[in-house]
Amino acid sequence: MPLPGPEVVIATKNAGKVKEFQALFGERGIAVRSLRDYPDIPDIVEDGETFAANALIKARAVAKAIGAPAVADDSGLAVERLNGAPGVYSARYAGEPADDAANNRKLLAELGQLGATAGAAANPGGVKLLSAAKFVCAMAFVDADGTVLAAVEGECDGAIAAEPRGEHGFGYDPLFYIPQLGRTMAELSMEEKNALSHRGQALRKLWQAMDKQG
Ligand SMILES: O=P(O)(O)OP(=O)(O)OP(=O)(O)OC[C@H]1O[C@@H](n2cnc3c(O)ncnc32)[C@H](O)[C@@H]1O
Ligand SMILES: [Mg+2]
Repeated sequence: MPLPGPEVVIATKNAGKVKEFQALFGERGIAVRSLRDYPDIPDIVEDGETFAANALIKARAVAKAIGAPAVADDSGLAVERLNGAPGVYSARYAGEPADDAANNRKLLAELGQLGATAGAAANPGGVKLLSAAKFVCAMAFVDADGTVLAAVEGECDGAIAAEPRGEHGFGYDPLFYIPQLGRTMAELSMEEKNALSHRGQALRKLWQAMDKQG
């Protein structure tokens, strides 16, 4: 089966994801290209009902457009006290066009309405937490003809903090608190984030799947 690289194309426009993929694939000496290098590929409609379905939609659209294998990442935040929302709607939670700051404000507004905090007992740092939550990342690697070469999912458990902290990362990272570390995802270096994030987990599973298939 075609292993990715010396170069791999990731079906994403998200600059934060691209940086993380560059660091992760860089560990294997593989260079990363993204939709930012292919501005002529039209916007892809992510209308799947699951992260996995959307990852496949993006990977197949790009593989077809470039005539080569492609990897895609569909990810988001599932908040316990919001019954798993924003989930597959994470990017457009506060409407379109997608806006990280607006999404974070909406998340705090929705959770603020629920009042009481949860999970404080499991939080040695004493940070006010609003709900348990997890990041989910579905990743698909498809051949030029759309055949699925590997499809995996990674998760990262945490909680939603009442106030944003940290300048690193992107998206919901400033509100995603990791109790064991006493820091938000946005307070981690990229290396620290990749070591435990949903994306890092998914990519390591993808490599395992491909290494096994040889
Ligand atoms: O579809 P592409 O082009 O890959 O880029 P996107 O930003 O639209 O990505 P998704 O459709 O997968 O939507 C993911 C949403 O979840 C957020 N998200 C995903 N991974 C994240 C992470 O590691 N840290 C913080 N937020 C994340 C991200 O900010 C988006 O709002
Ligand atoms: Mg998207």
